[in-house]
Amino acid sequence: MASDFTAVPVLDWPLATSPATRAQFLAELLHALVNVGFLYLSHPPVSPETFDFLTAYIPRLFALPQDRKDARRMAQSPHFLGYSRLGVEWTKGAADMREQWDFGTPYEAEEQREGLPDYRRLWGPAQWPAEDELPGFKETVLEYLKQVTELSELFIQLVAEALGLPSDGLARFFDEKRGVMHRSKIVKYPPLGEVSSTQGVGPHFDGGFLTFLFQASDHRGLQVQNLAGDWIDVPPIPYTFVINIGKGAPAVLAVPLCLYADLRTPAALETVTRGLACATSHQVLAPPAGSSPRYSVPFFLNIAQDLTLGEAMLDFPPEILKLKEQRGALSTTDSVNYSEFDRLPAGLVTLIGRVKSHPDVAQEHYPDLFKQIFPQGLPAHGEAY
Ligand SMILES: O=C(O)CCC(=O)C(=O)O
Ligand SMILES: [Fe+2]
Repeated sequence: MASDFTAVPVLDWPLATSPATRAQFLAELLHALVNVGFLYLSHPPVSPETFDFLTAYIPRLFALPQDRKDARRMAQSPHFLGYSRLGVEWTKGAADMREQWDFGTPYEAEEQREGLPDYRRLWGPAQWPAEDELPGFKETVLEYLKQVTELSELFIQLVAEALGLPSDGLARFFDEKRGVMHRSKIVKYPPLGEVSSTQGVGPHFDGGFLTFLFQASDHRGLQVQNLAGDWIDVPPIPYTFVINIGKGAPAVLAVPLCLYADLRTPAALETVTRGLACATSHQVLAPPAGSSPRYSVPFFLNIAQDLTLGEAMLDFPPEILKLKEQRGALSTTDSVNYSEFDRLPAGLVTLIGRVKSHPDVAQEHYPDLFKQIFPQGLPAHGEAY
């Protein structure tokens, strides 16, 4: 087995854009994809001003009066977009000690048409604070999302090349005609003392294809799990992204597969690379007592909602596949389980993950799916993931 990682590697974006150093960047990227599942990207093509503008808004966003925040609460959005109070999101049966706003790249909701699967309602417009509550905020976030989306388009070409594919080898996952919306959120982790547990967010894999995380304050707390199962710190480095590989959202056996037999099958980066690129379990610890809150802004790059496994699975040159053998099997972790992922449509897998994380939203907008997943009703504790 290749030696296990003890730190997350830092890749410098300018190396990718200069012909003289591109091969070096691709080699470093290949190592990070196969052996770590996480990397920092320094000097990314998102301007420091854009990061600074966004950072300055974040405490103001959470400082809005509670009734103004609740007026945009996620529970009223079939798209699972909007504001969530501390403790309403769950990971592995315990409440996460974070307050958050979920936003997304612009997307118009399609009208519910007879016979369309539920997951087609998953994507739609975000709920923004009113302009007079936080002037300029929406424009700043949309500009940020636009720049990260553009970066992601360039980055997936590099991922393809690093894995020995043509640079457009992953483009099929992002076919606009099949509906693609990326999701992002702004997160606040209050310190211990203000919250009762250290679980900022419990151990999990990300859904989607890739995550681009901006750590918007200088707090430690993010940790990733190496192959031996040790938790490795990922401290903030200013003006960098932490990029990690998505496995796909969690699936549950409670959903009868026959219901979805005529639908297509999903793909996320670990799945479609047959485990060559590894998704890595990670968690966030609450800041220590007496500290200020930690802030972060993950951006989840999603794939089109309906893709067949047949068109999604990728083939690689033998010299690349050899790296997977050298790495060895991925560790089994006690993170949320994704093993059913490749049997269901990507949109449905995402929807199930959302239902489990936000059962209150699901009860309101997806009552049938809610009943299948939570036959006993809203979980008091310990039932959601
Ligand atoms: O806040 C962070 O640093 C990471 C959050 C995260 O892993 C997630 O929301 O999926
Ligand atoms: Fe995550």
